[in-house]
Amino acid sequence: MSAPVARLDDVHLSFAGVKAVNGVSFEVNPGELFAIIGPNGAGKTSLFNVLSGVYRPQQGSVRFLGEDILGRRPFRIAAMGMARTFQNIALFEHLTVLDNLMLGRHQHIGYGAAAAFLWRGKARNQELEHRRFVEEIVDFLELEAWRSLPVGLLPYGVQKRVELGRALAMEPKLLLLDEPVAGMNLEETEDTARYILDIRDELDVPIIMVEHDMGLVMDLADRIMVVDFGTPITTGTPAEVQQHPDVIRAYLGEEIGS
Ligand SMILES: Nc1ncnc2c1ncn2[C@@H]1O[C@H](COP(=O)(O)OP(=O)(O)OP(=O)(O)O)[C@@H](O)[C@H]1O
Repeated sequence: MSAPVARLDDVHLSFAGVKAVNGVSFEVNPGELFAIIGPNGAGKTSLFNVLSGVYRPQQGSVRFLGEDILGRRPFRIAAMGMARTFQNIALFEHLTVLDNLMLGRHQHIGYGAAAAFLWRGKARNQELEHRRFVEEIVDFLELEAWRSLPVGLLPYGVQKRVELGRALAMEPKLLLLDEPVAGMNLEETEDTARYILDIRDELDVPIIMVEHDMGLVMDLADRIMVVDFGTPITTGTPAEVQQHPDVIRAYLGEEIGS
């Protein structure tokens, strides 16, 4: 089997006595859609922050693409190819869809300010190439109708799609999705589910997804890790996880797999 894309080993992270992450280990394999679920405050977002370099755990190891990334700055990890979407939309509202997507390309832009100003040679060719790439994302996420509109004017579900597009514009080698369907209606949720599967299957980008929508997680994920109070309860396929007695206990009252 090929090497994991990302791997956490025995990671511990505390905030002034609160154990946000308590001995978490998992790996994400090429082509895999790995989900992390757990009640509010279970430590899911903290795990994303550990992976992307925002938080430095007190103990444990974090590897991405075979490299030890513990202590590496978030922008360096992003430049290695780890892209992320957030629970709350983080876009430039006054810029158009295309311009927001172009911003996702910035770390692939290899020309200096002077060349860009003079609009010559390398700068011009690269700019055209980036525009072509962004147009492919517009097609892929079916954003044509909105491409030239300021993002702030768009419906919520479309804004979330633009955020997904901006992450894809980075040509990620791993995509972290933090509650990708939070606040969406049924139709938007179904559309997003389709895009997520297409990202895994057509673009071949491995994904780690934190999500509260249990039906979506059970439908989409290849494997799921369940955490509670920072501690991993179990990791397995949706079928395995749903039958785990501790998971049923932790989710008592919620319909797993509904
Ligand atoms: N920067 C911080 N300072 C102090 N405590 C924090 C910080 N970030 C997270 N925590 C605490 O760590 C624990 C885990 O929080 P985290 O946000 O990771 O959970 P979560 O599973 O993502 O929750 P939710 O589902 O509500 O988003 C919580 O008790 C939280 O209060």
